[in-house]
Amino acid sequence: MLLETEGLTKRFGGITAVDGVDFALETGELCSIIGPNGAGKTTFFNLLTGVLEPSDGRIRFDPESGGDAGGASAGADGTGSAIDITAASPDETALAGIHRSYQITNLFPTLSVLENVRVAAQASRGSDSWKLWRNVADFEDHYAEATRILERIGLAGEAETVTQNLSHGEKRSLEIGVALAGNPDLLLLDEPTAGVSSEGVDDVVALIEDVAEDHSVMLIEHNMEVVMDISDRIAVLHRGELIADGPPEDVRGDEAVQEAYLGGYGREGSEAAGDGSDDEATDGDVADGDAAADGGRRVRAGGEPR
Ligand SMILES: Nc1ncnc2c1ncn2[C@@H]1O[C@H](COP(=O)(O)OP(=O)(O)OP(=O)(O)O)[C@@H](O)[C@H]1O
Repeated sequence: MLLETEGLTKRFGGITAVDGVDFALETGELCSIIGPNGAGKTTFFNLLTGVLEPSDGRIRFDPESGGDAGGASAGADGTGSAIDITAASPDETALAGIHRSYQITNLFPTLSVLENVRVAAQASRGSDSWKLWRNVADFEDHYAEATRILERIGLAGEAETVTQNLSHGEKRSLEIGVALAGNPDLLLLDEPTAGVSSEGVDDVVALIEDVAEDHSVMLIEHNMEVVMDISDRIAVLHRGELIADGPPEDVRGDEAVQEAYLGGYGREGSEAAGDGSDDEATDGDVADGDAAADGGRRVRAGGEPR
């Protein structure tokens, strides 16, 4: 097992944002985390990456569990090479091999596209991290890696572009590139298609599928077409609790999930969400709360357009 949480809980005062979550991820899996606004998805990511410390429970990570998805391995079950990252800092979880792209853009806007990835590659290398005074020639390998990553994410032609001039979709791809620069074992992607145009979504989805070929991926995503299409597994959070966890077809048919979140999405004869309410979503986003179509702009389920 690559990652395992046991009774993972985070309380903020009277709110239990993540409530006793037992979750496991096999090496090589692409698992989407879905659920309504406020369900605890981002808090879950914050716990896994050391941004927040759990109120209760444990997190174990075993980058050595290796092998292919589903392969037998001792590891995060407390044996073998698993490490306890329950109280690890963001730096420590990154060094352990968990990297993340953020829901809110996390790039240096005035640096070039190449520099954004190069800095990330440099920052992730323990000993020479942030030794900016060293001769640039020392960092040729970082440039080489950054260039390889730009090719992979389809931005090689924009290497010298100032990042703030990229399209929104290109920025989301670059964020994935920045996360890749740390050579992660596990990549956490927080709403990578949020705010991206319909045409741009296809590029971001293709990139996620490509990256999932050689990385384990956890994805927070409100676009149900994307989620159902690319996930090996889907875990559903509702009020902090894990209410379902399984293959897309099982989760789509789960009554509790339909009620808590999907609102009719994927039911026979129903492609759109809304389930009789006034809410309407576009392009496979499920409606929840006050989500609404907005002149063709992609909207998040249960949230404001981004
Ligand atoms: N730092 C914090 N302090 C207090 N409450 C918080 C904090 N972070 C999150 N919460 C609360 O925890 C709950 C879960 O929030 P979280 O952002 O994890 O949900 P989410 O599923 O990611 O929602 P969304 O889909 O809107 O991003 C919410 O009630 C939220 O208000």
